[in-house]
Amino acid sequence: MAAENITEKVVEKVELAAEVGVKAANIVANAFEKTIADTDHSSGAEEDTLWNYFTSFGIHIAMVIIVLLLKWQYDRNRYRYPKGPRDWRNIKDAISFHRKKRENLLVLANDYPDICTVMTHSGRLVLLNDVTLINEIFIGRADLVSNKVDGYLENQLRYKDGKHIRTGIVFRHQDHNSRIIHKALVHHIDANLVGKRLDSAVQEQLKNMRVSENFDVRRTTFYFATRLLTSLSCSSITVSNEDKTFELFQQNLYKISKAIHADTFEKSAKTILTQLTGLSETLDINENVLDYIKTWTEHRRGEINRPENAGDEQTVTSTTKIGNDFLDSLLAVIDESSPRFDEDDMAACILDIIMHGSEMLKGALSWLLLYVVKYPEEADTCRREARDKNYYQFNLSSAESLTHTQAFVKEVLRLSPVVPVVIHSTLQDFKWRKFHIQKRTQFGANIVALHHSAAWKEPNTFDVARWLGENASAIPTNSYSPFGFGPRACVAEKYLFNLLTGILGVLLYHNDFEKTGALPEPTEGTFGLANLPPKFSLKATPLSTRS
Ligand code: HEM
Repeated sequence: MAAENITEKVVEKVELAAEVGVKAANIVANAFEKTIADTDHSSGAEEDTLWNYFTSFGIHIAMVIIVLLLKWQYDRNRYRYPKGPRDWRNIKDAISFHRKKRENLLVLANDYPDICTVMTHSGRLVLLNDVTLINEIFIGRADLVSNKVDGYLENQLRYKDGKHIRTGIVFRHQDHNSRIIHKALVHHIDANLVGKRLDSAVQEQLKNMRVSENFDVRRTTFYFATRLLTSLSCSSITVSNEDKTFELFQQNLYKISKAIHADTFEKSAKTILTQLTGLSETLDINENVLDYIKTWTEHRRGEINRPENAGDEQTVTSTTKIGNDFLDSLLAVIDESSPRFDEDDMAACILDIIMHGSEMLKGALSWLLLYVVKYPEEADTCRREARDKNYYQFNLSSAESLTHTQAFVKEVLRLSPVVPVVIHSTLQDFKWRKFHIQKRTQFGANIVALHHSAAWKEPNTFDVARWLGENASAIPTNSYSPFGFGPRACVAEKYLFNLLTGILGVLLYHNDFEKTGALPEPTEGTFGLANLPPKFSLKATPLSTRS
């Protein structure tokens, strides 16, 4: 505490000195200007004038340099970040951080068990490796550190301030609207989906899932998820490949999805090019997709305003329930929103839900199927469980009874979390512990490190049994967080284990999965925004309905 006070005082003094310096520089510069201006040119020789001119010029330059130096010193002393491999001695580590992220996240947690600062391609990142610090920031200071990072798809270039124009993952958070959207979605899932529409919606899309002789796992699971999320977002949409517009929509989403996860120099170069030119193929696709979603909102407004629904005179009300879907839940909070949601916001939020939900389900299901073929005995135990419990179709609440399958899911998400680092950025300058952090600094919760920390027994071993029976009491629950933290955690968080368990249970009940070629290792794959296995294919052989 004392040290913190001293640091604060030093920083204040330096700030003061810098301010005084700037003022002094201005006064001196003005004085010189005045002196030179006061010189009587008519009375002096010509060389004097030239001399005066150069002196004045030199003094101005010197003043500018002094001011710049003072400003540099001022900024340097103003903010204080945790130590880390960010200076020139560690330049190699800093450069390789992004490209070798999986490895680096573990190394950094080892070298800096609590906290460190790294320079990444997207700016300065304060990496939290310790669960207490993660909670302090992501829960205790969530009011100041909750702005989602949005530099992934070059799309911040086309944001409207305070609005939600973006693709891929979750809303911007600096405004009141994000909070009301979050609440509305959680409420909708609790009140209208769970125990109601959700089971049939998931089951219908499981029936449509095209697992076959040789299927691309990432593509198939992504298409399953987009159909599911679209049907939950706007129930009046024809979610079928017979519908050409929907098919194109899905294909466009897949293109965006691939672009989000590309983690190559080519992608970095493209991002820079977009910043310079404003041109981007992905952004154009994004706009197409948003235009399509806007037609849903228009259609819904039409439905609401049809004569039989014209109980009151307004165009969109806070209470109207037509589709009982995510779209409705967002329309219902329009009146609370500030700034008021417009068509663009609405479309962007819906796209966020569909893209994020699909990406995450694709990631989780791809990892699950990869571990199924890598650990066939474990998978057989899960399959037997599904068959014994007659779990032939999806049901969220009874997925709870598939204890082994649920343990399998939890262990896969421990070793291969789909979100490896949850990153938020600061909304304003703020002081925390002995640090003074600048606005728009990124804070990352190192999930990979938590999931591999010494709190776990043999953290690198795939061990489903650790979640079962008496072993479960030794689980360090604090060191496990596949769905985020605090007020900005996943809106579907409460139900995701059961959702994934149920989906895996049904898939295993009906199919035997085998590899068709070499399989990737869990340590491979993209590790950018999300952690996904590399492209791989599997063979699914349908099993008879009764064992
Ligand atoms: C296995 C599947 C999923 C995983 C691993 C996952 C993970 C996460 C994580 C880690 C966050 C927090 C991100 C952050 O703080 O930066 C998040 C937020 C969110 N998730 Fe998910 N998610 C999954 C599925 C879903 C689904 C199916 C939905 C569909 C409704 C969904 C909707 C959301 C929304 C709307 C947010 C933003 C909440 C907010 O920022 O207020 N997620 N998710």
